[in-house]
Amino acid sequence: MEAIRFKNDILYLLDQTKLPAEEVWIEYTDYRAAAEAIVTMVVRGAPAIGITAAYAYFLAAKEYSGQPAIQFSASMARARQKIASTRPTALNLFWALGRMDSVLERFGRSPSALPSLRAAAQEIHREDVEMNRAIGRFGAAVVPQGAGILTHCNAGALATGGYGTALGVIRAAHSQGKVSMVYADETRPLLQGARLTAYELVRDGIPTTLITDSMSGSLMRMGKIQMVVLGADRVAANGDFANKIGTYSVAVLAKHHGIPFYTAMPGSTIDLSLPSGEEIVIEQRNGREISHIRDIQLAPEGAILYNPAFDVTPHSLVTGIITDKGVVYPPFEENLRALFG
Ligand SMILES: CSC[C@H]1O[C@H](OP(=O)(O)O)[C@H](O)[C@@H]1O
Repeated sequence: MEAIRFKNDILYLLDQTKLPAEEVWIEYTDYRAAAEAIVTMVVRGAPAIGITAAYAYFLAAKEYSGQPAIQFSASMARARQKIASTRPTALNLFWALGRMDSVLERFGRSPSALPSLRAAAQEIHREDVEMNRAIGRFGAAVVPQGAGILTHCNAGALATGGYGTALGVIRAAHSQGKVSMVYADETRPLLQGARLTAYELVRDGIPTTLITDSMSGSLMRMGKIQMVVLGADRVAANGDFANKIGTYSVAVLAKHHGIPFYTAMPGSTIDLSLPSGEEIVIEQRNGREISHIRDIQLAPEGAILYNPAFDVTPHSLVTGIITDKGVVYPPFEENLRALFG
C-alpha cells in the first residue's frame, strides 16, 4: 500500500480525505497545489509530508527552470517558503526541504540543479521505505508473544513512503506470529485511526478492533493491552515527542497500568536541536474539524472550539523509542545523540 507515487515528473497522491470509502488518486504538476494537499491533509503523516514537500520543491524548480539564474533563485526561495508554511509540527517537512536546499546550493541555486533535485526527492522517498522496514525489524523484537497492541492515529504506509513506522512494527511482529489483536483508536477529530489504520490493517489481514479514544483505559484495565506503539511528528533531544492529540492521555494511562509505551519514527523525525518538547510548535487547526463531520453539525454555534493537532508526551512516560537505527532506551538524550548526533 502507498499514498505517494511519482512518475514522468508527475506527483500522484492518494486522497486520504476520501478513505476508506473511495480510493481517488490526484495528479500534481504544480507545487502550489501539492503544498495545498499538505494543508488540507490529502496527504498527511510526518514522513509522507516530507516526501511530498521534496517532490513539490522539484516541481517548483521545473516550473522556474527556464528563468535566468538570479530570477530562478528568487523564485525557488518563494516556493520553498510556501511549502515550509504548510504545517509547522512535523520535522520531516523541514528536514526534506533542507535536503533539497543543499542540492540546490551545490549547483549555485541555478536551474542546472533540476536533474539532481528530481533524484534527491526520489531518494528521500526510497530511503523512507527502507527506514520503515528497519523500524519494523527492530520494533518486532520488543513485541511480546501473543500481544494485544494499542495504536493511535495512523502511522502506517499512508503516513509514510510505505510500510509504516508504528504499523511497520505491527506488520513485522504479525509476520512473526506475535500479534493477537491490534486495538486502533479511532482518533478524533479527523478519525485517522478509523479511516486509515483500520483500512490498512484489515487489508493486510491483521486482526484489528476499532475503538473510540475513550475506551483505551478500560481495555488496559481489563488486561487486553500488552504494548502501546504509535508514531511521532517531532522528537526532542531529551525524548519528549509530539504526536497526534490524545497520545499524551494514552501514555499516562499506559504508565498507570504498567504497560510498555513505545513511539516509532525514522531519524528524519528526530530534532536534536530542541532540548525538550516544550519548544515544539503545535499546529492549531480549524475548529470546524471538531464541530462538524463532513458538514454534519455536531455542536451548537457559540461553543469555543479548541483543535490542537498534536500534544507533547514527556520522555518520562516513554519506555522506548523505536528508530531505523535501533530501539533507544533511557537516558534518551545520550542515546539519541549517539545514534543520530
Ligand atoms: C508516521 S508519522 C504519523 C503521525 O502523523 C499523524 O498526524 P497527521 O495525521 O495530522 O499528519 C499522527 O501524529 C501520526 O502519529
